Amino acid sequence: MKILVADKISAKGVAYLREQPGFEVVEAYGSSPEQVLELVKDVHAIAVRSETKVTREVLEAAPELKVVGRAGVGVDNVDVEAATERGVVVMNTPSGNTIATAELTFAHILSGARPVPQAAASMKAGRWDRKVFAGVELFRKTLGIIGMGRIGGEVAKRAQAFGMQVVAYDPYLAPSRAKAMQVEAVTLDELLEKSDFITVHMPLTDDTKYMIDEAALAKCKSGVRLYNCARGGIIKESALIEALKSGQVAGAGLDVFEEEPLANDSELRSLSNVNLTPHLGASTVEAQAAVGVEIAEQISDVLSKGIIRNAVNMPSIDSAAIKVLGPYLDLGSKLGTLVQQISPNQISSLRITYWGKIIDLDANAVTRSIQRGYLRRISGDEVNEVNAPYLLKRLGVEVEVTKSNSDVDYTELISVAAIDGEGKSHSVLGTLIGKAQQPRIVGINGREVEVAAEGKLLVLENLDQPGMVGEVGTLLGRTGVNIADMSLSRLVQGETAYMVVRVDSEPGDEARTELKAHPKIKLAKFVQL
Ligand SMILES: NC(=O)C1=CN([C@@H]2O[C@H](COP(=O)(O)OP(=O)(O)OC[C@H]3O[C@@H](n4cnc5c(N)ncnc54)[C@H](O)[C@@H]3O)[C@@H](O)[C@H]2O)C=CC1
Ligand SMILES: O=C(O)CCC(=O)C(=O)O
Repeated sequence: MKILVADKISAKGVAYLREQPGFEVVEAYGSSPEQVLELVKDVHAIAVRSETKVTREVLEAAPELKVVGRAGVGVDNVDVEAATERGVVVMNTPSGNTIATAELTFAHILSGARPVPQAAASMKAGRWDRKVFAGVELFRKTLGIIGMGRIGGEVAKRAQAFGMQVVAYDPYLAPSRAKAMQVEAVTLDELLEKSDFITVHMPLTDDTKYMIDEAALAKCKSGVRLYNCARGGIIKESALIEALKSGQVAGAGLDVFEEEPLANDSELRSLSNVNLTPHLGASTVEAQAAVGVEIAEQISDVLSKGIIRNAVNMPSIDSAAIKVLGPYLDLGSKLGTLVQQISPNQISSLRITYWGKIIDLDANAVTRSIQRGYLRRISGDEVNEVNAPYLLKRLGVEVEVTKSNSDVDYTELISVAAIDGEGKSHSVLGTLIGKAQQPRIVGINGREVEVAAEGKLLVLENLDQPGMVGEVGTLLGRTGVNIADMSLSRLVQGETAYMVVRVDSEPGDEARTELKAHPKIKLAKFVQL
């Protein structure tokens, strides 16, 4: 078995791989994309940090490849979708560099409060400037943490030790975890308005990209200090540069950038009130030893024993079982994604009920698939069937599973209900239809509907009055959205009805605003399966 160590991981990790019988290890750091294409042609595993990009092209050039091991958290340098398509396991080491990154964040927070880097540079330049380098204290200031996962949680503890008030915005943070961490859970706007210092700790996803833009910065206190040791692009660099120049942001600390390496001529390099580090969050002796050894062990376990840990793209079931379970896993994942999109962000439990043949199969794998589907839009590429139960538990979400023998109208039926903090249930029902076992949604919030579980859906709850279908159709048509399929349902004539509309394209801002403002429409949710 040939393993390419494409980025520098710890010597202990490389040594571990070399010691395994039958393993041949090639170390090649700093290779160009063309060299990588050549190097991977006969390898079974690739170990990377963040420098080497494992693109679709690289994966296609590696017919023997079984596993890509990322010594770190973010797998944004790996084309996970392409790897999944090719059956390549992508795994990471989720917690080995948590402390290192939390500590670097704190180094940035302190350097933003007290201009140590600037004062040190001035001393080295032969000066003795005592007046220009005054700072501010952290004591009794408010730190806003956006993203209260592993790293956010460790940053909170350190801030509390400095006597800071900590407020947190994380739409998926359960009130119980906020309480245990002694942080005040607030909305994003409240956090922006209250905080003297703000730090972000979540993956870059469609939801988090440019979360801190011009509008968000305008809501902050004048003189706020901002930090990003998570992923470039969460804070919009062009907006930050303008705010640093105007003084709206007094100081910033960045470890990650929209483009890495940061361009030589980036304006960020010339601003005196921003401290930059070249993606050093995980660069401590301890973190690198931990993630290097962890990834080496994980790669070895996959190649020698078929044991998969911390995979971000593979269910931990064998290929024979996958064949039978495939349609159920697909249905489960879609129901999970759907229920998450029609429920409030904070829920206390997921109630899953199975009826029919699935009871005799491995419902556990389907449960994991539902959990993964639920987390898909929350945890991005890092969630899979293996880590989904753990991630949900960390969010404080209980999962209850019931297998029922009672009679139902379908051969197979799966119900997934998200229960919110007030005990209100938001539920979806799904089944498999025909020989091809196509996934189908047959119920939403207690209403019978009938729509293929795929693509883009508009879920509407409207007053049951004449002309509603026409109004919605006209509105969508006027804004260029074509309807592919539609299902209508109501319980009592004249009260409220459900409309599930499958559309060919995502409704734009105009259509969404009009639907939300429509006096006869109580709920309008666009969901993507
Ligand atoms: N600078 C560096 O060298 C390093 C950077 N990182 C990056 O730091 C980030 C955080 O890592 P961990 O704490 O380990 O991840 P985590 O998965 O433990 O925490 C992420 C948190 O973000 C929250 N979140 C998701 N969407 C959100 C949204 N729209 N708004 C607010 N919160 C949201 C999740 O609920 C979760 O609590 C990752 O992007 C990771 O890649 C991690 C290690 C080193
Ligand atoms: O390997 C590194 O130095 C980067 C670490 C990182 O960004 C991560 O683990 O997400």
